[in-house]
Amino acid sequence: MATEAPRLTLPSTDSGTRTAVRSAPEAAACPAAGAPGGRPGDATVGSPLGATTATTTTPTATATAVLPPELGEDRVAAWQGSGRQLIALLTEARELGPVSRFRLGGRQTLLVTGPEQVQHVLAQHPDRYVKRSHRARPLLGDGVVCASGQAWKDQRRLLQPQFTSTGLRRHEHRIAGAARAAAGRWAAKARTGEPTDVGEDMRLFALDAVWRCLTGLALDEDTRRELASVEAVVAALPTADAGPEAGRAAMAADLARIDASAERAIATVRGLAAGLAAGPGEAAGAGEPTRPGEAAATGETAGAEQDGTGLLHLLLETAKSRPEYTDRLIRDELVTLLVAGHETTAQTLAWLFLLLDRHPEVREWLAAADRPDSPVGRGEALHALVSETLRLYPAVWLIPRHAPADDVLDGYRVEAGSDILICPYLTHRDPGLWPDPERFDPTRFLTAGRRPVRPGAYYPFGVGGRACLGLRFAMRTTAVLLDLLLPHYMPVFRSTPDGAVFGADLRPDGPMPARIEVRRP
Ligand code: HEM
Repeated sequence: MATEAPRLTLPSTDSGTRTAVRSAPEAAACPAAGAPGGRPGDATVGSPLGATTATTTTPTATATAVLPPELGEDRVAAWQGSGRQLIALLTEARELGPVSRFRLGGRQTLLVTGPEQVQHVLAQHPDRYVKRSHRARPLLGDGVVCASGQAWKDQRRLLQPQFTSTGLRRHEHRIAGAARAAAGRWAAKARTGEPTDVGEDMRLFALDAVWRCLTGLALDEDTRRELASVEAVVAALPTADAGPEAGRAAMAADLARIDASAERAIATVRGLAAGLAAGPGEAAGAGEPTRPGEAAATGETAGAEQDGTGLLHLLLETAKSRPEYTDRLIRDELVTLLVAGHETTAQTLAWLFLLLDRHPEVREWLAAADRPDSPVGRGEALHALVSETLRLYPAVWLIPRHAPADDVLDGYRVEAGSDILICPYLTHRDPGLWPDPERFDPTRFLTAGRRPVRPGAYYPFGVGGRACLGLRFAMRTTAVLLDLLLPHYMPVFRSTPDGAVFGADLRPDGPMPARIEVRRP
């Protein structure tokens, strides 16, 4: 049953001013230039200056460059009248080439899908293509996703070490704990035959995993209920400004619930830290707000994991020497990581189970990876499975930027004030980059020789300095969960959603009711 998605509206304020274009000789070092795997003539599709992927922007170049091919206003009006989702318009614009343009809400909007052009915008010239005031700011505040300039650099520098392979080792037991809890819930449902919703199950797992790592606390039932509001807020954000009064009030109430959870976690971790500092004997009293021993929302006993030494602890320690880390910024950072981390991971897992349901041959291929004589190990197979799911269904399907000044992109003029939409969903399904792109085939990602090597052809986690901070975390949590679930259980769906909602993220457009079946070897 297809539901009409909230249309992703574009930002409405324009902070851009027309300024002289700076020279950027460093662009000549474009890593995409001469990259293997390029299709002949690809970079020249519709490009007036030929393969100008490594652009050195000079005032002359800007003056002589022409605007990208335009999707006519009649096509945009036809789309607006049709009630179809934004992806329908973008798919039409993509036909014009790797860079195209159209006017939306009176604004010049460029769609960028070509690999070299994506690199140009996201990796090579983040100074020319900036994040504009973020739609999600009411939810995320000044957290690292919305921050800019020096504040962003400082915030990212503080968090980065937590998300490296080494940093993640500190959280491995928490990820494993969340995965065990999820497997336990499926084991119980397989035993009793109780129906479940796979989308909801994946959301609970992803939330639990990220909450444990961020706070060092188990996810209690109150927190789980309050954080369910995140989904409502994320869904409401794209249309929040234009929506009715009642919608805005509901969103304010949801935001208050999320704040309550964050504030409680901050108080708890602070209390635990004070208790720990005072000595192990006093720690239990300081942990009072965590309600030690209370059954967690995940069906486990909470006590064992209530040490409060997650990432939030680091933020609170940092606040002692850096006054900019106020309780508000700590709340923003916590909620930012929670939101950025859990819906994306949950949607990826939901798509993965839908794809497995539709592709028995892939299920067989996965099972074969467990045999001793298999040339592919289970770990490698799972990695390929997740990678291919993210190719077809990148949870962040649209990456917006804004050009405050003129630029030249692939020989085309980018006018100051333009909005830029970068669409991994369309790049990932470009037949020039991906043979038989609509086919679900995890083996594409198996061997180095067959892996897409062309930079900018595959970017479910973004590219450049603002690429996903949680890439390793996401890949690790999904791998740990799938490693526990797939050999033993498989959901048998009662019905599956037909389509996708291209909203603030990319999700199946309906519930995913199923019963859990135990797999026989
Ligand atoms: C499958 C799961 C995920 C996907 C597909 C995904 C995708 C992305 C993408 C495409 C971006 C770049 C957006 C842009 O350039 O504007 C991004 C940024 C970000 N992601 Fe993820 N993400 C995932 C999981 C996570 C997790 C688990 C976390 C943290 C726990 C996380 C934290 C962040 C943060 C903080 C940023 C902003 C980085 C910055 O601006 O410096 N993400 N993500």
